[in-house]
Amino acid sequence: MIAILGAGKMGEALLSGVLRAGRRPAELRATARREERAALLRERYGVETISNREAAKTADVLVLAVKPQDMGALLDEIGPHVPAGALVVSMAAGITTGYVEDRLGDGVPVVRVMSNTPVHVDEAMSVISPGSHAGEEHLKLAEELLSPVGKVLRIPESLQDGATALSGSGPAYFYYLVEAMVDAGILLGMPRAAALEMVIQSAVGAAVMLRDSGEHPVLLREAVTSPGGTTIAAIRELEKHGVRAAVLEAIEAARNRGRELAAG
Ligand SMILES: NC(=O)C1=CN([C@@H]2O[C@H](COP(=O)(O)OP(=O)(O)OC[C@H]3O[C@@H](n4cnc5c(N)ncnc54)[C@H](OP(=O)(O)O)[C@@H]3O)[C@@H](O)[C@H]2O)C=CC1
Ligand SMILES: O=C(O)[C@@H]1CCC=N1
Repeated sequence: MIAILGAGKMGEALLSGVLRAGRRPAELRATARREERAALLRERYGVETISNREAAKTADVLVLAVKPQDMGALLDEIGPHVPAGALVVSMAAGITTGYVEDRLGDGVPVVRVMSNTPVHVDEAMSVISPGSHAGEEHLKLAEELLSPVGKVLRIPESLQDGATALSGSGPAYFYYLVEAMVDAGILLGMPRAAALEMVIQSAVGAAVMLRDSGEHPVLLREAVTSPGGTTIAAIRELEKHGVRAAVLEAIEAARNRGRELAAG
């Protein structure tokens, strides 16, 4: 049985993805801090909601999906009850496997995951790293759980904060760019709905080409950039305003914030 502890945005998205992938509601449990939230999960997904302690005692896989700031309290609550045979999967930014292991009994396997919100459409990027008691079988279990909702990549834990900054937060950067481009459309006199449609379809088209063409992004961009044309006029402005450097610094700042979350 799989229990999702703290089924908020990410936990609920994973719960619904796992159900879409064919698991039965009876194979799943969810926990929530508020009864109103628990009732919504029961009604929406037909899953039983239980206490954290009961989940800790009975689940084969415990998915911890609370905010990093709530992880200490959750682990204090469940720590004494998780058997060594269960697998603990932590989805929180910044929280190390060592932090989780220190609050559980000896030998409990922990896998750290950083996923992202496209879990909702089975297009997530999930990166996983084993803790010190997790072996191949535990990584495989985590992959089985996450692969129905997108891609899964194994990385060393030392890169997890970087992955959080790159792919965990990644969708937000694309949405931000879309917002800015729609504003540009408004500046040029487009109706907002038309601007939004143009930008979203350009983003979808570009994303599918990036994924399916096998071409490097530089070549794809060069193919759009005609000599003496319009695109290069825009690229000159982006370079002049240091957009590439801003992206590097932004993602480094996100990585550093992840490290701060780990420190508590
Ligand atoms: N949002 C994102 O894009 C991503 C988030 N993450 C990570 O996923 C985790 C969850 O984030 P997100 O889903 O956005 O956050 P949410 O706040 O939406 O979800 C967390 C849920 O946990 C509940 N909760 C807190 N403490 C407890 C407890 N002790 N027992 C039961 N339930 C509890 C909260 O209850 P209440 O509703 O009362 O607050 C909330 O519903 C975070 O650690 C984050 O770092 C990872 C990748 C992407
Ligand atoms: O902003 C955050 O902290 C979380 C982690 C990755 C995406 N959202």
